[in-house]
Amino acid sequence: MLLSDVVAASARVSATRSRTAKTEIVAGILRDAAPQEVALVTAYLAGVLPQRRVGVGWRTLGSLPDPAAEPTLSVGAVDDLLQRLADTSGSGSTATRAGLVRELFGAATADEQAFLRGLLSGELRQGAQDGVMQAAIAQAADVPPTLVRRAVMLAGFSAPVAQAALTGGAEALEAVGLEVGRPLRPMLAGSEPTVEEAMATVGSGGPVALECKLDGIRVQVHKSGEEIRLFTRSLEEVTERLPEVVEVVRTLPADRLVLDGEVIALKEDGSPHPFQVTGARTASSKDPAELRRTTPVTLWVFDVLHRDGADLIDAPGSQRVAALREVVPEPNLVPRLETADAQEAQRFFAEWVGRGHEGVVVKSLSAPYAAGRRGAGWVKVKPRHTLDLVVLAVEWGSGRRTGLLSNIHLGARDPETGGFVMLGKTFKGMTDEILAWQTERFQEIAVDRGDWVVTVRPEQVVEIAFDGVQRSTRYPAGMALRFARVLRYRDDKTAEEADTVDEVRRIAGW
Ligand SMILES: Nc1ncnc2c1ncn2[C@@H]1O[C@H](COP(=O)(O)OP(=O)(O)OP(=O)(O)O)[C@@H](O)[C@H]1O
Repeated sequence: MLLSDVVAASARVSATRSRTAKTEIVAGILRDAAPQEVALVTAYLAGVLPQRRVGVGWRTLGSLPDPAAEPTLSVGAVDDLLQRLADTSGSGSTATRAGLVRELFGAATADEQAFLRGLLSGELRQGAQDGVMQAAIAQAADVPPTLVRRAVMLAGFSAPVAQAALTGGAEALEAVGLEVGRPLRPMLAGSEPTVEEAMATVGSGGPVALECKLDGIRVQVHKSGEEIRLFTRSLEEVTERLPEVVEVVRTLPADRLVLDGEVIALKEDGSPHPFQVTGARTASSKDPAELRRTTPVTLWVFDVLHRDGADLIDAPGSQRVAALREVVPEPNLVPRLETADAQEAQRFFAEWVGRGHEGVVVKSLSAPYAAGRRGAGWVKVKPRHTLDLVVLAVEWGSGRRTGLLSNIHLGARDPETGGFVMLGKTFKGMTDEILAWQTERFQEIAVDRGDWVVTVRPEQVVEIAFDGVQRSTRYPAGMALRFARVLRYRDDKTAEEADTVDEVRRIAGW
């Protein structure tokens, strides 16, 4: 199959809003792909680079050779060139690598170049395609969608699942399970405004567990003998960036383990640093050894999914925690309280929030580990309101901020239209570093550069704290956020994962 077929299908998918039409387009191209091409085609359509990283940066992508007039590149040839780039990343000679980039991009048409650029920069990655992709795999292979979904959650990505479904059908999908060394989608938490409501949702009045909610980096730990690998919430491997975590895991008394937890940088008094400090450990390109010296992180584990041959994802929460206590020492366990007493639970919440943490996660004692799902098994409670919103536009600053993009327009997802509804603006909470970063970022995704307001593609997710919701005639949803301020930009979430207007209404209590 030619890359141009994939590029054309991708363009048709973007051009229609209908989910059914999108699904049919993707299913069609999956059926057309040869068996050995299915995984590649799926990955490219999902915007996922199978090699993860090939070490080609912005600078190279900004100065490409002239495009070819006719499409000739096959998906297999693209994969081969990307693999050679990945293999020479870091160690290969600059001339060899430049030659490979020329070979790939020189053989690509203008449309293919744009597509490949998106794939290499990670910009093509869209959670939106997740649901469509799963439906399309089910349709193309004529298997139940629930089987596809389960397999994707356990395999982490849709490409190997498409391959299994189209070549081995339902039987092959059923055989997909948790594999030590391969990340699965992490379980997500719902949210409630108070501990009492969270306890009712999770435990229907019976006992529940409360755990301290740490504002660090989600880390999935895989240990197989001497081999240890660490993955983030978006399944990116960060093993090399967190050597002190690897060392702790190495000492645990089990040969094969999959753990779920959080790493966080703590101050000398044991209270947490703000997220930015911990975040730098995985985001920064600085030397991990140097960062480890200046900003050491602590591993706090809250779940175990596999232990020495036994899969535990379907075991009830209380059983998983019992298994966890046998392998992870107390200092590396997330503080936890099991209770049915609302007052005791409230005290636990106040205690950990008082120590500077983000809140609590209320957890069911009986629920399984729902990979990739936001089940009723985990519900988070925070003392302040926060939302993950999408930046719709941004205004040029004035005064001290002249020349910088400053005031951002905030949108919540509208599940009914698939669009975004504006809820207000903010220029608060931005550090100089954030301002510099966003000035660059929003020019990259600009679609309309007015003199004052720059409209951007609705892609960048930002975590906003605010004091409440007020009625407003200025904004289309009839509501606006009070005292909105930026907590951080979130690159681990796509716009499809942003919070919805319904969530805002729920917080407002309307
Ligand atoms: N004890 C804990 N149990 C589960 N998750 C925890 C715990 N402590 C911290 N977390 C983190 O909290 C996250 C969920 O809360 P929050 O909504 O603030 O984060 P998010 O990434 O915005 O949301 P989500 O991951 O649920 O979409 C988890 O992904 C995990 O990284």
